[in-house]
Amino acid sequence: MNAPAYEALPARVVFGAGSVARLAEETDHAGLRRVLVLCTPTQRGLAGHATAILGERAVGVFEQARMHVPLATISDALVVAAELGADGCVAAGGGSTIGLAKALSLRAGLPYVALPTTYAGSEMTPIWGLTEDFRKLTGRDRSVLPRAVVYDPELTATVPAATAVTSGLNAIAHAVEALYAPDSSPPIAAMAERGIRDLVEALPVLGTGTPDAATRATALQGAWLCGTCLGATTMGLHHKVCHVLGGLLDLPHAETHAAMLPHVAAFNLPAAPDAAAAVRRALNAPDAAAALSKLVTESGAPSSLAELGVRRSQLRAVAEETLITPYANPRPINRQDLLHLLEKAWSGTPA
Ligand SMILES: NC(=O)C1=CN([C@@H]2O[C@H](COP(=O)(O)OP(=O)(O)OC[C@H]3O[C@@H](n4cnc5c(N)ncnc54)[C@H](O)[C@@H]3O)[C@@H](O)[C@H]2O)C=CC1
Ligand SMILES: O=C(O)/C=C\C(=O)CC(=O)O
Repeated sequence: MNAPAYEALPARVVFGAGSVARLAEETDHAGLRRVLVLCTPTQRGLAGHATAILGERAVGVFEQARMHVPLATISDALVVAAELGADGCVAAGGGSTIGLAKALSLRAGLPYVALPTTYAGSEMTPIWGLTEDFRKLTGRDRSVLPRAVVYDPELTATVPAATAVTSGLNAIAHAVEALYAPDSSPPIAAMAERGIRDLVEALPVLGTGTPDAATRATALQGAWLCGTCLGATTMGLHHKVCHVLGGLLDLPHAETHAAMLPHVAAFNLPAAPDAAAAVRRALNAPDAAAALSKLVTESGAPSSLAELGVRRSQLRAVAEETLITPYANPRPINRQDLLHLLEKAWSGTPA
């Protein structure tokens, strides 16, 4: 028997409205004395808020986090961290900012506390990613897990509706792939189903752009659960294709997940009946892939690769790159099937 082991990952999580006030306590608990606050250029306001809470613990702000964590950004941040003598970071933002914190942790051993502001779920995973020469490199290392995660639904009140929705769909994709991963397990299946249900419930309200506090808390709980599922399992075809599209064509990450998910689900779920049943239950629908298609369209997320600027002529290169180092998948896929799947995702044909 070759059953995979389930290994729970260490996580310290503070969850609740107003919990950003705990930030200084959490950095102290993590043993950090000189903290560099990381953010994107659009989240300077939040970085300022975090700096005020941290007081003299904050030694500076690096506000150049960007999607797919380019190598150049990591190098710039490392220089700033060294100049300021930082002994750790606070990642104040979505998956891009948390991704930068992970890279600094990996490269320079800088621990960090995460203050997530989207629903992407990266803070719960030991997965790091960076881009170099149009290739997205990913890996797993427990050292990139945050020392603490502070989930404050008040911080997600300002997320643009499109980012809220697509990051939530990104999280749903984590759970869908965790359900059919070779190392899935009963606790992961339970968390995945619940995480999908939470996000499916929240998504239509997030799409309005003015979600209430209860909906934001439900979505953040879903992100926590779905991120935990991704962190504990092996990624499959869906994540692989999205990483290739992100690296090769510099596509926006969460939007790419939104456009691809129904199509990969339609291909994979027939080969994974237990996973399919869990997704159907979570969506309360008889056809999981069709329900995911409807969810993407109705929540206003991009539903085709063409909409994201991909040219049809680029699909072959995407397929080739995907097949070079494939991720584990419940259903084997050959070049022809993959091109067919990509064609459907490109045109946005309902799954
Ligand atoms: N390693 C992992 O386990 C995972 C990594 N990721 C990575 O995360 C990245 C995508 O992260 P996302 O969270 O989808 O988007 P993001 O972090 O790129 O944010 C998108 C935009 O929204 C802004 N924003 C975020 N939260 C905001 C808020 N509360 N108020 C106002 N503006 C806000 C950001 O500043 C940014 O301009 C990708 O690079 C992806 O690779 C995503 C999921 C899992
Ligand atoms: O595709 C995802 O959502 C999961 C993992 C990554 O994005 C890897 C990364 O951090 O770049």
